[in-house]
Amino acid sequence: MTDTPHAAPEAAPRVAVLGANGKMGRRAVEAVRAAEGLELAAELGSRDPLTAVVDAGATHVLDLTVPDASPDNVAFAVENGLHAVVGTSGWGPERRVALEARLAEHPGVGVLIAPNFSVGSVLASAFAAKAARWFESVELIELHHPAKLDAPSGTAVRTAELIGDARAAAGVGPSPDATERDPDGARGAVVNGVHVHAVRLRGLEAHQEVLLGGPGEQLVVRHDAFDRGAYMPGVVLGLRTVASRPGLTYGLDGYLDLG
Ligand SMILES: NC(=O)C1=CN([C@@H]2O[C@H](COP(=O)(O)OP(=O)(O)OC[C@H]3O[C@@H](n4cnc5c(N)ncnc54)[C@H](O)[C@@H]3O)[C@@H](O)[C@H]2O)C=CC1
Ligand SMILES: O=C(O)C1=N[C@H](C(=O)O)C[C@H](O)C1
Repeated sequence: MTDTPHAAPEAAPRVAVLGANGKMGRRAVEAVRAAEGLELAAELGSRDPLTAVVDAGATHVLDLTVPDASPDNVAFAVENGLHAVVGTSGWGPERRVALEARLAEHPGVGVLIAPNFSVGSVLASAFAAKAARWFESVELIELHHPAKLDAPSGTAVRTAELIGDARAAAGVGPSPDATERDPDGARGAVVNGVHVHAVRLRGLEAHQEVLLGGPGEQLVVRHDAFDRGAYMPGVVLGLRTVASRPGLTYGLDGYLDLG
């Protein structure tokens, strides 16, 4: 009797966590250790050289650092043929275009930039975008802990991009607004045509409300992350999936079947 041929089992992703001493990084280290089929290869802080990732035999990089450091970290991963899952905020259109150009030279490498790893948050953004064409007005409020470095949040930017694109595709005009004078920017930032307001308050974690207004009614799409555990299933999903999705995926929704 001949042996049945078996495909060689896929090697487990070996994950290097960048920003391992940070609030997200510490939780991610625990999550990677606990996840079946993932191996923790290295934990890097801000003083560790990136070459430690290669020395540790990592196949994947998980970037949970700061917006100023993230592009160089991801570039290093791509140049070394490592897949990258990125939770760090600050990945605007220019950075993404530059990364896509780099990835074109490394066609087997996958990168996921996930402005939010929480499935609830991804669903809330997707639903807000779906609803946005049906309302005259839409504005967004994001509320975070005061240690956050950037405003508006990456999630708010992503949500505004989805909402603005959905409204443009449906031919919906801008939200009505009679404001003539706003010397101090009280109307907030405008991202892709959507007013975005950022609150920083002790006691908060990460929260977002999309306010949708029509004649005589309001719909509020709200998501609350009370604890960083909310992000870990998405982190693990990203790490398990990214190698099978070469190129750049922007948003965890790219890995979810949202219908
Ligand atoms: N995508 C998502 O679901 C989430 C994303 N975030 C984002 O993740 C990032 C990190 O958030 P937190 O952990 O709360 O911040 P944090 O400030 O607690 O941690 C950041 C860590 O990165 C380290 N660091 C800075 N430069 C580094 C480098 N070059 N190499 C290695 N480590 C470096 C810092 O020393 C610090 O320990 C932020 O951009 C935040 O907005 C936060 C929560 C959820
Ligand atoms: O800094 C945070 O805390 C968070 N950052 C991400 C963002 O900028 O959207 C995700 C979440 O909002 C928590």
